[in-house]
Amino acid sequence: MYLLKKEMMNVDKLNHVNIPTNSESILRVNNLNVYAGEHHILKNLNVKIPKNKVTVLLGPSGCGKTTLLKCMNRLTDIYKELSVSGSIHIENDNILNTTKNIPSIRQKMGLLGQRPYPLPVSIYKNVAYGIKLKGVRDNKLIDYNIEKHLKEVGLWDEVKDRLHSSPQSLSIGQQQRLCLARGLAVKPRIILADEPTSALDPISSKIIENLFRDLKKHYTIVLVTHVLRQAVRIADNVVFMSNGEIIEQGTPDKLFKNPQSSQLQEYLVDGN
Ligand SMILES: Nc1ncnc2c1ncn2[C@@H]1O[C@H](COP(=O)(O)OP(=O)(O)OP(=O)(O)O)[C@@H](O)[C@H]1O
Repeated sequence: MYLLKKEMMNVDKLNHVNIPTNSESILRVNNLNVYAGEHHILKNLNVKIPKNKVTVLLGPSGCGKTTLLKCMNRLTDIYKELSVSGSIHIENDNILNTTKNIPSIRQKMGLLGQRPYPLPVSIYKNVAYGIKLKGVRDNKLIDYNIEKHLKEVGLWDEVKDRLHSSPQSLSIGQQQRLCLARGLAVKPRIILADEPTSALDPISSKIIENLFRDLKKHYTIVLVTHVLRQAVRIADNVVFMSNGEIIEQGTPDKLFKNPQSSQLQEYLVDGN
């Protein structure tokens, strides 16, 4: 028995979606290699991210989860010491192809970090920023979309009477949902979330998890987490990495109930 009994019951109870082998993938990573000098950080990764599902990247600290996420929206560009090769296709575009327009690639991916970074302007202007990035100028349309995206993240009722206040007046969990609303306003196809609940209390974390369950109807979610229980609760697809390699990938049922590799077996017992 690799997972705690309670967590195993969750895997059964949640009746995770079984991803058919021909399930449509929105993002395809092929032969991805990342080096920092001599250090081979990502070793020939091949991954398919299924559309409208939550894919969880799991693995011990330093195994390369964040680097993989950074490759997906070309944030690796800002680290001159990193060299990246291979391909990452979103639909038919290879996002590693340097002739592509980087801002438009990034707009397809909403990024949610470990801590919320609201802009130093009002709650209203934070979401308006995302909407204006899409070229919307009409004030009524901006108002409409602000309400829509704040409702999408379950924040509207909590902030509708203080839209022009600073986001600093919000709790960290609320700020994280505000940042998510700002990201959704850019109309991404994929949400890349790097341990988005690590700075949140358990209740705020559950709110984000529940949101992801709803949002996957319209978006594809790639989530890095260290919390095994969180992976059990929300993953439809799990990619387990160790030392820069993908060791196993598949449904939570397959990986958590019947891990094949010694690395995953150990990880499920130790949780790190
Ligand atoms: N810009 C960089 N320059 C040099 N080494 C880097 C760089 N970025 C990442 N690394 C190294 O690559 C490895 C993978 O790092 P990464 O942050 O992707 O791991 P991770 O699995 O996300 O870890 P954690 O779970 O602790 O956040 C680490 O050894 C890290 O030190």
